[in-house]
Amino acid sequence: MKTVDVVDYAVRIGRGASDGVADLVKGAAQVAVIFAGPVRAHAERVEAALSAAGAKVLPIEVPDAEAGKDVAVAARCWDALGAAAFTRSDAVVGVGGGAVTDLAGFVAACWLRGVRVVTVPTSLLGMVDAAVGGKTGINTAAGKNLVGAFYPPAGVLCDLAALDTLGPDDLLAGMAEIVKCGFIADPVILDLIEADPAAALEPAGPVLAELIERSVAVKARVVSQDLRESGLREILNYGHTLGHAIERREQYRWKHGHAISVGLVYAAELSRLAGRLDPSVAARHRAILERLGLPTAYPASAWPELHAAMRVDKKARGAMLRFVVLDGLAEPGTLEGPSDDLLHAAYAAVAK
Ligand SMILES: NC(=O)c1ccc[n+]([C@@H]2O[C@H](COP(=O)([O-])OP(=O)(O)OC[C@H]3O[C@@H](n4cnc5c(N)ncnc54)[C@H](O)[C@@H]3O)[C@@H](O)[C@H]2O)c1
Ligand SMILES: O=C(O)C(=O)C[C@@H](O)[C@H](O)[C@H](O)COP(=O)(O)O
Ligand SMILES: [Zn+2]
Repeated sequence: MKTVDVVDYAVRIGRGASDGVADLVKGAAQVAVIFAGPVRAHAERVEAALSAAGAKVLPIEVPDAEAGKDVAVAARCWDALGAAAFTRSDAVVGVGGGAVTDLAGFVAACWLRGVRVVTVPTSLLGMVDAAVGGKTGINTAAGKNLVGAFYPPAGVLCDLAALDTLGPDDLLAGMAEIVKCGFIADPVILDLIEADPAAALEPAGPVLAELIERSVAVKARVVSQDLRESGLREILNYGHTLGHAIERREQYRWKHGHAISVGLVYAAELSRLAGRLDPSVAARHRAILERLGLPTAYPASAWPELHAAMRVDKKARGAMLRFVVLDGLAEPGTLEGPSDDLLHAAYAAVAK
């Protein structure tokens, strides 16, 4: 079992990590377990560990994937906590992909203005990104993650055994955030994937385990210094300005990681056209994502809609769009107020 520390909580990574859940909710008489249908078996394993430790378990099943990141679903969770007379000594555990852990964190952040939450990510993306770092939230009609709270978990349990049941498309989605970590902070990640993409995608293999540990370490380093995204944390948003716009245009039917894959190619091209990034590093983005089998293109005709959707990005300041760009490998920076012409020109790199 590996442990990565994030300020005052730990991310435990290894097969069987979720069996340690009871230690993280000590003192809670009741524990709500928020999960979605496809991970019922994983949630039941967590529930069994909690029951064995003497906690009363309140299972709350929510709609799967992005359908769960909805204010009506959050309200149903709060009603369930209310009906169970949940107090400040009780705790919430989110078991599932990033959508469920984002929702569970938000529910916990708001109930009684904050009760303990433990995240048990079961998707690759959840392990390397969503469940770590304390960004919680839901979507609204205007866009992705527009309502939420910075609310760190009491602990994160990345049980690598969960990856055995994850579908190949969701494995790939998680790989997009791993590639992001490679470009912004840890190029060894890129070397490992390029050396053997198939090994990187082997759910129980040693390469994926190392990629997970490295990506969690990147995220931990960043959020430990800047939980509330007053500066440094923005680098974790590399590829997300266009990526979130694609998700919204697709009405959240595209996987987050797939949209981010296109967004990474776009952000790299923007960096290159702004004269900030060497063309070979920009080209490396498309090459590695395509070797993994991730999408790198999107319809040319979508540009006006995507351009408009990017205006609600949280990094924007007034009318000025701001992008995370690269000045080199592991050298992230920001690009403030690029012209519409530059933004459109960069889109040519992904337009099909
Ligand atoms: N809070 C953050 O910092 C942060 C970071 C990155 C992404 N996110 C958010 O995370 C979400 C994406 O997360 P995701 O890629 O995990 O998608 P997801 O939560 O939609 O999960 C994808 C699918 O995989 C299923 N699944 C999860 N684990 C499984 C397992 N072990 N076996 C079988 N099926 C399993 C889910 O039920 C779902 O159907 C997005 O909403 C994104 O905005 C948040
Ligand atoms: O943790 C962060 O900070 C990130 O930006 C990580 C992203 O991968 C993640 O998708 C996050 O939810 C996006 O945040 P948002 O603030 O742009 O909604
Ligand atoms: Zn993301």
